[in-house]
Amino acid sequence: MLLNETAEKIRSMEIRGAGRIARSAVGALRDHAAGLETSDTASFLRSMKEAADLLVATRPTAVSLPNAVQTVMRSLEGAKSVDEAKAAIKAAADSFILSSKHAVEWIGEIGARHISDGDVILTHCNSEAALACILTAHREGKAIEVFATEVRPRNQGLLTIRALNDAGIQTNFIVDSAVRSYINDVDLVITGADAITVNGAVVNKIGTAQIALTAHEARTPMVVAAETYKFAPRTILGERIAIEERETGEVLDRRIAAGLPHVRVRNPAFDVTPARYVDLIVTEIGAIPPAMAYMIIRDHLGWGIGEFHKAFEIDERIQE
Ligand SMILES: O=C(COP(=O)(O)O)[C@H](O)[C@H](O)COP(=O)(O)O
Repeated sequence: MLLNETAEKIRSMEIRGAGRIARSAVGALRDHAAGLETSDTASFLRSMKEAADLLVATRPTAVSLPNAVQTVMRSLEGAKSVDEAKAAIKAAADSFILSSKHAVEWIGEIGARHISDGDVILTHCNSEAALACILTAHREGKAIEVFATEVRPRNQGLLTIRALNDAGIQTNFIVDSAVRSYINDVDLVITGADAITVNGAVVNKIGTAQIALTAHEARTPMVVAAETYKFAPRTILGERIAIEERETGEVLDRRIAAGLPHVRVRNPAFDVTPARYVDLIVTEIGAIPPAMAYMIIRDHLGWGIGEFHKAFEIDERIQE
């Protein structure tokens, strides 16, 4: 898909969900690289850097986006010609997309082991990773029932209940504010994540933190299903995850809002659930406690402070 088209689709949420955003972005980078007609390495790198920046700027919260883009851009290190660089980008993008899909499958397998026959599960938003756990448990023959929230204001819950319905899973569709009314009927909460910080806090769709708190009070386990590329390396350096504030018209019709001059509509798209309310994070390399987030970033992603120096090196080559 074309670069600008992909960027617009991510911005407008036609492409949404942290995993899908990441895969679409690297696909767009790969296609952009293939279509560049220059034979000058510096101008190729410049154009790739601009493309990467454009994609990363589309949505600020899902760390899967910069992580995926950076994985692919790292493949440019050492490329001596445009042809070499194009081949490297293609290989890195294809490999990222494939491993991202495999990661969701693995998470499904591992997550399903935490679901018992007869369980009632609550999920929020529309997460491929969380759904993979639920759908895998169902495929394994476990009788499960799901509570799925509506997810104001963009109603991602509709996507979730369609997927659950298509699989033949008994599902209860509830408004976001009904979670506490049903939490005692729920055995397990499973959500996805847009970002996980070094201290194990989980950033996910607005409302997740309230659900986690409710689950904690009810002693209902809160499980987060997330690929390792949702962990945020820069939080090691103290960088905070930006919480996207989307346009207020998503919450209240602009004409109504215009007649309410003393009312300020707020529309944060994500919130932060502290690690102490998360029982387990199911990743493709295993289920871990949130306290292990630092190890995932350091040992598995292998991204530390050196990564930022590498990014500078690319900048320097562009300026040559
Ligand atoms: O919060 C959302 C989507 O928000 P939005 O709809 O605003 O993009 C999802 O729970 C995570 O992105 C994880 O999804 P996945 O597991 O599919 O990566």
